[in-house]
Order: sequence, then structure tokens, then C-alpha cells
Amino acid sequence: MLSVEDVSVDRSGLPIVRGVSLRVDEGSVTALLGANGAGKTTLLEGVSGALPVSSGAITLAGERVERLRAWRRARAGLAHVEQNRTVFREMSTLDNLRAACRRGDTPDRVFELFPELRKQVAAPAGLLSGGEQQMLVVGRALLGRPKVLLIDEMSLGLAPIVVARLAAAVRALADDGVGVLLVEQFATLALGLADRAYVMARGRIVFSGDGGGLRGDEDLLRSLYLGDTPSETGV
Ligand SMILES: Nc1ncnc2c1ncn2[C@@H]1O[C@H](COP(=O)(O)OP(=O)(O)OP(=O)(O)O)[C@@H](O)[C@H]1O
Repeated sequence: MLSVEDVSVDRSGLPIVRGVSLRVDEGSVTALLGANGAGKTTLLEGVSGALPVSSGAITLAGERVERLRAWRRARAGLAHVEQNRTVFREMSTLDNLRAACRRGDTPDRVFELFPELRKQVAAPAGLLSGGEQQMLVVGRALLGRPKVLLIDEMSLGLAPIVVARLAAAVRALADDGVGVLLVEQFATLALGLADRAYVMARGRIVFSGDGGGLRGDEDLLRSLYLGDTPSETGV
């Protein structure tokens, strides 16, 4: 569904992401892990078009998109939930959702996924809890009917019970056919959800494999987080 091939992304003229290739299949969750500063956010921004890619190819459902503006990639089916969640704080929950609806569409599918938002339809979004605001952000992204959803650190600052709730919703989305690329600080959470996992260090992919394999190998995970490749550490 999404294929990233040999993609490099610069920030302020510095090479941050270098030669990254990865794949997100339809109806699956792919975790992207790595230490702070590894380049995960920069990669997601390159994929969604928030930052230009300096080289490489990005293909979404068979269409090359790396030269398209961000809004055209969104229209082609790519949604990006950025790291610092934002809702229109003064607007009601319902109006936040309505503003994200395509013409003729309704927010119903968001309420199916997050019934807790139904009770808050009239409340100004700025008064929702952190978890509810994150649900609203994810819900808004869904209303564009994305083929692929990029989610950056959805659990940041949220209570574990809320994070578990969001994780279940992400899994449900994937089971419904969406390809999800999940950047997550909690490796165990991400690996518990993921069909496939990649680990980045210093701007490159240093590991790829199925989520279960990595979950069961804490030593490997630790060495990858420290930025060593398995061949360097002999793992
Ligand atoms: N505006 C910027 N200009 C220059 N360098 C930046 C800028 N923003 C981030 N960086 C650098 O880019 C590198 C990658 O940052 P990025 O945020 O992509 O990493 P990350 O893996 O998402 O980490 P985190 O989990 O901390 O968000 C870091 O070394 C960071 O210092």
C-alpha cells in the first residue's frame, strides 16, 4: 500500500534521514522504533510531504507521490497524525469532526471507533481530556478515508489505560483495511500491535522483521536502540 524506497530527507540543510526503505501493507500495523533523534519524525514528515525528500521514491497504492504537495498526498489517501496533537480548541467536538468530513460524509465512523466522543459532541474540544483530544485527532484523520495512516507518538503524555484504548482502535483500523505506520516511544506497546517492525538509528534503518520476533528479543532491541547494527554487535 505504501512503499518507501531509498528515501533521504534533510532538515535545515543537514542530512537526517538517509537511504530509508520500508513497506506498509494494506490492513497491517507497521511499527517504526528507535531512540530519540533517530529520525523517525523526519521520515514521517518526508512521507506525508510536510518536508521535501531530497532523493528516493514514495509510492502510495501504485502512484508515485514524492513530488506531490502534502495536500495532494492527503487526497491520494495518506493521513498524518503529527506528534503534537492539535484540535480546534474553541470549536465543539462535533464541529471539529464536521470540518474534517468530505462532502456528504458524516462523523459516524469516528463515533463507532471512539464511542466516548459521542458523549462530548457539544463540548469545546479544548476541554476534552488529553486522551479524548487524541481520539479526536485520530478521528479527524480517519474522515479523509485514508489508505495509509501515519501516527507519530500517539501515546505521548497519556495514561496507560488511555494508551491501551488508542492501541485497540489502531488495531481495529488496520483490521478494517487501513495500512498504519506507527512511530511509538513505547516499544512493547508498538510491538504488541505490529505485524512488522523497523528500527531506525542515526537516520538509517538498522533492523526490520516481524513484530513478534523483536518483542521476544530484548537484547537485540536494546542494542538497536543504542544505534549499533547487529553485525557490529555480533547479535
Ligand atoms: N528543525 C531542525 N533543524 C535541524 N535539525 C533538526 C530539526 N529538528 C530536528 N532536528 C534533528 O533531526 C534529528 C532527527 O529528529 P527527529 O525528530 O526526526 O527524530 P525522532 O526519531 O523522531 O526523535 P524523537 O523521538 O525525539 O522525536 C535529531 O538529531 C534532531 O536534533
